[in-house]
Amino acid sequence: MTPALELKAIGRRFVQGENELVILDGADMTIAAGEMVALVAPSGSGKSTLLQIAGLLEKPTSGEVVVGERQCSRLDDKGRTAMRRQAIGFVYQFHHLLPELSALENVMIPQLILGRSRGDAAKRARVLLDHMRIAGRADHRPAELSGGEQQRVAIARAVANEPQLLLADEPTGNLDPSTSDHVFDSLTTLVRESRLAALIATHNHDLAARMDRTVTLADGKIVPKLR
Ligand SMILES: Nc1ncnc2c1ncn2[C@@H]1O[C@H](COP(=O)(O)OP(=O)(O)OP(=O)(O)O)[C@@H](O)[C@H]1O
Repeated sequence: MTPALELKAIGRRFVQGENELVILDGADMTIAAGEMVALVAPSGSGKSTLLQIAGLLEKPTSGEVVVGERQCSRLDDKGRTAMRRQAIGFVYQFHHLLPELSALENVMIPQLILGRSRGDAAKRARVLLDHMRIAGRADHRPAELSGGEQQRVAIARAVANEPQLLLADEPTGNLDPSTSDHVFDSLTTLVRESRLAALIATHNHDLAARMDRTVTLADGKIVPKLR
């Protein structure tokens, strides 16, 4: 079966004045379809950089990114954007929902961008909000929702276009422990039921333990982390 994501010898360097900062240095990883992988690594080790590269938001200095069957390294900006919209969902620590739209509309937006009809987009948005246990708040705007509810909507939005890969950077890092636990539970159930592959950066070892395996970053490389 084709992996959902392959990172091949990814390098990422930043030039700062006369110094070169090597953040990723030959990072390799394969995530199988339907597999959930936790990324647990110290602050500043390059987790966000890795997720940005895997999500085609940033280009590596060297190496290749393959999403599904698509070799993405040679895609131009238009091709990368199209690939991101179709195949990849993102969840960040902060929800980034559009404030003037309702929860339902926020989950509809990525689908409308891909050309789905309003009716179909609304139908799928309701199903996803129901999965995320927030169907009753569909008509509320983000400011009228709690932090946990906002993240539930953000997760529903991330999977609205049926991506094959979900990338999440501390998706519950901004929530209190109990809310984080519940939101993560819904996220995990949704990912499993959708047979989505996921790479989730977290500092929370309990949450990491619920995933299939954990990796970390050491000297710019991805290595397995024992639990
Ligand atoms: N555009 C950039 N220019 C220069 N340095 C950068 C840039 N982006 C990231 N870095 C540096 O790369 C390193 C890794 O950053 P990154 O945000 O990937 O770490 P992280 O593991 O996600 O950290 P945290 O857990 O604190 O979010 C840091 O030292 C950061 O300062």
